[in-house]
Parts: sequence; structure tokens; C-alpha cells
Amino acid sequence: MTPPRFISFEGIDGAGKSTHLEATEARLRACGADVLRSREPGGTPLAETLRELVLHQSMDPLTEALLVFGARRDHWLTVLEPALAAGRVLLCDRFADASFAYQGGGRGVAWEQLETLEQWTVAGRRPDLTLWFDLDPAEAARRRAAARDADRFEAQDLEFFERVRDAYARRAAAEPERFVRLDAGQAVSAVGAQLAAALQERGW
Ligand SMILES: Nc1ncnc2c1ncn2[C@@H]1O[C@H](COP(=O)(O)OP(=O)(O)OP(=O)(O)O)[C@@H](O)[C@H]1O
Ligand SMILES: Cc1cn([C@H]2C[C@H](O)[C@@H](COP(=O)(O)O)O2)c(=O)[nH]c1=O
Repeated sequence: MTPPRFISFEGIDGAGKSTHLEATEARLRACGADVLRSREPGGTPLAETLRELVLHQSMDPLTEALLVFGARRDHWLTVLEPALAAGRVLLCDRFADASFAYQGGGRGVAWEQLETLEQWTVAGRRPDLTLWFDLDPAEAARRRAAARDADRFEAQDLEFFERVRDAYARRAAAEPERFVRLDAGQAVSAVGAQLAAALQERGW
């Protein structure tokens, strides 16, 4: 079995992705992997500039979709694709599934338009493995409130996050081999154990 080399972390805001990224990186390094950790939107100077706009400036949903995919193309071309070609292992805090979840599910941009953007910007490339931290939106909101001030997405209501969660479920149902659903409602150590088991099963 070839272990997955392009691994994305997905889920609604506050589900716990960041909490588990560092330990995952350490685990893969201990297996001898040359790991690159990055995030979306972001990961390049241009994409980080676009991230600031998307997270803090009001705009219409299609403009938002164009900006996140523009950021992704720059990130893909200048960081992710060269790293994969060099044999590195990528841990990416969100990738295109987030656009289907947030701009598609959350904002109502048509799925077909997002599929077209996905083809245009990254030739439809998807992660080898997607770890989906699935959490009840009310619990995620409680965790976020205790942790930080809200940005444009985090300020949305529970119905928005229900739609985002449903869109993640739609993506996961379409590609059950790629997606692993983690029950992010459990304690940190228990979520870490689910994650470790998923990696071990796939050769890490
Ligand atoms: N299993 C857990 N149980 C309780 N609290 C948790 C758990 N996992 C993470 N937290 C806490 O919830 C908050 C949000 O976690 P974290 O920042 O990892 O989420 P995230 O998915 O990365 O969010 P975002 O996508 O918005 O950056 C943090 O304060 C974190 O300590
Ligand atoms: C990639 C991507 C992200 N978003 C949203 C989702 C989050 O609310 C923010 C990123 O914040 P995080 O703390 O780094 O998770 O951006 C989006 O709407 N569309 C996307 O494609």
C-alpha cells in the first residue's frame, strides 16, 4: 500500500483541525516523511493577501468563490504541486472541499460552477486522503466563542454551518474512499486516536 501523500484537514470552524495538525505532522515525520504543512486560503504571499480580504471584507458569493479558487491556484502552482513532485508529504488545512462546503453549501453558489472552477484552477486534483472533523455546529460555536473573536465566516448563524456540514457530507458520500469522517465531538485524545487509526490503516 502506498501511504497517502496529499492529506487535507476539513470541517466547520472550531471542529478541531488545528488542534490535531501538529501531532499529525510529528507522527509523519517520525515515519521518515518530509512534511510540508500549509493552509487555505493562504500558503503564499498572494494567497495570504486574498485570505485577508475573504475573511474580513464583505462581498457577493461568486466573488468569494473566485477569490478562494484564485488563492488556491497560486498555492497549487507555486507550493503544493512542486512539493508533491519533490516527493514531500502535504498536510493542508483545507483544500477545494472547503469551497464546496462554504461557498456551495453555505453561500449557495452552484455546485457546477464550483466544479468548473476546480477544473480550471487545479485540473480537478483532489487530496489522496481527507480527514473530515465532523462536529455539531452548536458545539463548534461554543468552542469558538471560548477561543477567539469571529471573522466573516465564524460570525454566521447555526443554519449556515448546518448547510456547510451538509455539503461536506455530500462530498464525503461521493468519495467514501478519500474521506475519513472523524467524530470531532469526542475528547481531544479520543479524536487523536481516531485520526491515528485512520493514518495507521493507510500505511502511516
Ligand atoms: N475535542 C475537543 N474537545 C473540546 N475542545 C476542543 C476539541 N478540539 C479542539 N478544541 C478546542 O476548540 C477550539 C477550536 O479548535 P481548533 O482551533 O483546533 O479548530 P479548527 O477546526 O482549527 O477551527 P478553524 O477552522 O476555525 O481554524 C480550540 O479552543 C480548541 O482548544
Ligand atoms: C479554503 C476555504 C476556506 N474558507 C473559509 C473557511 C474558514 O471559515 C476560513 C479559513 O479559516 P481557518 O481558520 O483557516 O479554517 O475560510 C472558505 O470559505 N472557502 C475555502 O475554499
